[in-house]
Amino acid sequence: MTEQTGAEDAGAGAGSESVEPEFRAGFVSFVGRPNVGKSTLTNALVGEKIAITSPKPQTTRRAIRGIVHRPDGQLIIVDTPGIHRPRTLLGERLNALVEATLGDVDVIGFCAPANEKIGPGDRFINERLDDFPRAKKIAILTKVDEASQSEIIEQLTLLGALREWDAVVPISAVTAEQLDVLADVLLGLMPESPPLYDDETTTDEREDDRIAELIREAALEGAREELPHSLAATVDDREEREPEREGEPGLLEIYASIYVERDSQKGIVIGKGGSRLRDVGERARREIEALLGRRVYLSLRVKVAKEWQRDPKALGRLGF
Ligand SMILES: Nc1nc2c(ncn2[C@@H]2O[C@H](COP(=O)(O)OP(=O)(O)OP(=O)(O)O)[C@@H](O)[C@H]2O)c(=O)[nH]1
Repeated sequence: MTEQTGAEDAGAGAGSESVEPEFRAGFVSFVGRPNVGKSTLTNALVGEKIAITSPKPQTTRRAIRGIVHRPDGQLIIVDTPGIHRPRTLLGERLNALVEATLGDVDVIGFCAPANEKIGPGDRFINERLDDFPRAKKIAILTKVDEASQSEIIEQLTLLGALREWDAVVPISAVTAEQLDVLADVLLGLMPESPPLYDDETTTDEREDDRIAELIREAALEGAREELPHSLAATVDDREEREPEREGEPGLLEIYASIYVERDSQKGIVIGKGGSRLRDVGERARREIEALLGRRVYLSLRVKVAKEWQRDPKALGRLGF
């Protein structure tokens, strides 16, 4: 808690001229194999649900920014889809997105879980980090709540041997263990800079994109293995309904589409007699209402966009 004095000075405003609190701000991106906890970590640091999390790998597709505001600085988190070997046009675009993002950040946080052995996948990603010499690099051992003390120590040693990190930090996003330490370390590595965003902003992603992600997340829940890569969602239209009573906000109608690649997948998403789609709509609506802080009517349609992952036009339409 060495930053305490700086924090108080910043809070006090234009008091003393001699002690200029140094404010730091910059961009950080978490990389690592699918499912190592990058999105959960982003959410835990920002304290608001902005990146979608799912037990299925490779569900993060957009560079989403979450912003951590502190009296002594700002951490802008750029959530990337993760580095992997491309198999489709979507894969290639995602990799291009990762490269563009990582070429631009101040710090890269390489995440590896405490409860799984460091393997070829981790080493592949670690080696790719050489391509981004501008960024400082730290190693983050995630999910320490899932490992014993001796496992954690062993993993920290293995992680430490991968390269000369600027720091190595063990954390748990679920129990919040060491998250404050991680934020301190990250901020310490950021350049001195005035705030880059105003206090209220926690993400600059367009609201419709966030809504579409919540719908995709709801549709992914309980979906079979084949589905995650084939699902996309868009918000097509919004309408304000007239309030029922004077002075109350009316319902917000949101019209959205879920895209799948094949007719057979359409049936899976809709379910028997529409039962699954109703559940998906119900879950998504609750999340959207929490995000917007108002009541929402959500209309979902399932559409087939054949092979959209390989079709440049379809990718463009779906925002990739
Ligand atoms: N026990 C435990 N589980 C965690 C922790 N962090 C994440 N998880 C779980 O690990 C799974 C994957 O987490 P995500 O945050 O979606 O992982 P990711 O690295 O963003 O995954 P991709 O989007 O596929 O790249 C989810 O089921 C999380 O609940 C943690 O600190 N402790």
